[in-house]
Amino acid sequence: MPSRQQLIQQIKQKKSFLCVGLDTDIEKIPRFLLDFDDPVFEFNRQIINATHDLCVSYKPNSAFYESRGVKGLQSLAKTWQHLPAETLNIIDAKRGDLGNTTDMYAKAFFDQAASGVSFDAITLSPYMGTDSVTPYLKYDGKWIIVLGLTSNPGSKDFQYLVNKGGYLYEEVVKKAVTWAGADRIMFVVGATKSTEFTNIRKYAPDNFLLVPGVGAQGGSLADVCQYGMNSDCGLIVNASRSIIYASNERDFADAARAEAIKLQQEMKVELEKAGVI
Ligand SMILES: O=c1ccn([C@@H]2O[C@H](COP(=O)(O)O)[C@@H](O)[C@H]2O)c(=O)[nH]1
Repeated sequence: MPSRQQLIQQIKQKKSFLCVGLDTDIEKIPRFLLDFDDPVFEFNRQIINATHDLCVSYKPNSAFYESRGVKGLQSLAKTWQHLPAETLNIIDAKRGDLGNTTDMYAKAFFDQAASGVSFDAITLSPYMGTDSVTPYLKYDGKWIIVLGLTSNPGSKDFQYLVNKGGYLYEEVVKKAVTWAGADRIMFVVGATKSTEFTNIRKYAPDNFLLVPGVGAQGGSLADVCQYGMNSDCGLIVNASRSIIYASNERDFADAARAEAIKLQQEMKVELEKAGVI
């Protein structure tokens, strides 16, 4: 499980801050894979093999696995086993519940002896407050990634409510930085909200930001870097559909690699421009 320093080192070495999102939908993967015992795992295995030198992180979205019941959880466990040790392996579960329930979610995603998986980081919804988040920190070295400002249109419903002169999402970030240091806590900030990164950086200057929304959602990588990058990079940018579904044919893994290379090349330029490498 990479520490903050190891993550920064990996970014510099790979010249990349890409996270490949494993939002693997059995309805969307190439049909020939259906002949495999576990088509979803086989798809993920080939995607991981084709991209691991280009990215610093993988992010399976739990919904795509939970939705298939026991079979889906088996695919998730096999995928977890196949993930490289050096990458930051995030489970995008967006959990948030009170203390004793949270202990169970933490076991489900962090405790290999209990559940068969032990991801490095988990995404969390902060709206039930401190006791819904801090139990995950009992697991040494694991990261929590709190939803700060999300990429979807519905983020306007609550996250932009004005409270004490600031937006609610700002209050979330201000409070959440008191829960742990920048070596344990990150924030999700959508690429579609790039101009708000300046605000987020006021309260979380050193934290890594997990940024979904480039690719299929249309966010701009250049804008995210302009407003969100710090001297350590401080960004992990996720792309899911634009990479993993680049082709629906037998060449799907090569096509995914080609898309990942495009993003990695753009990232290299941004890292050089900011003096990170
Ligand atoms: O604000 C958010 C938080 C999470 N996501 C998740 O990221 C990926 C994005 O997938 P794309 O195919 O690259 O659009 C997906 O798992 C979302 O649930 C987000 O998009 N926005």
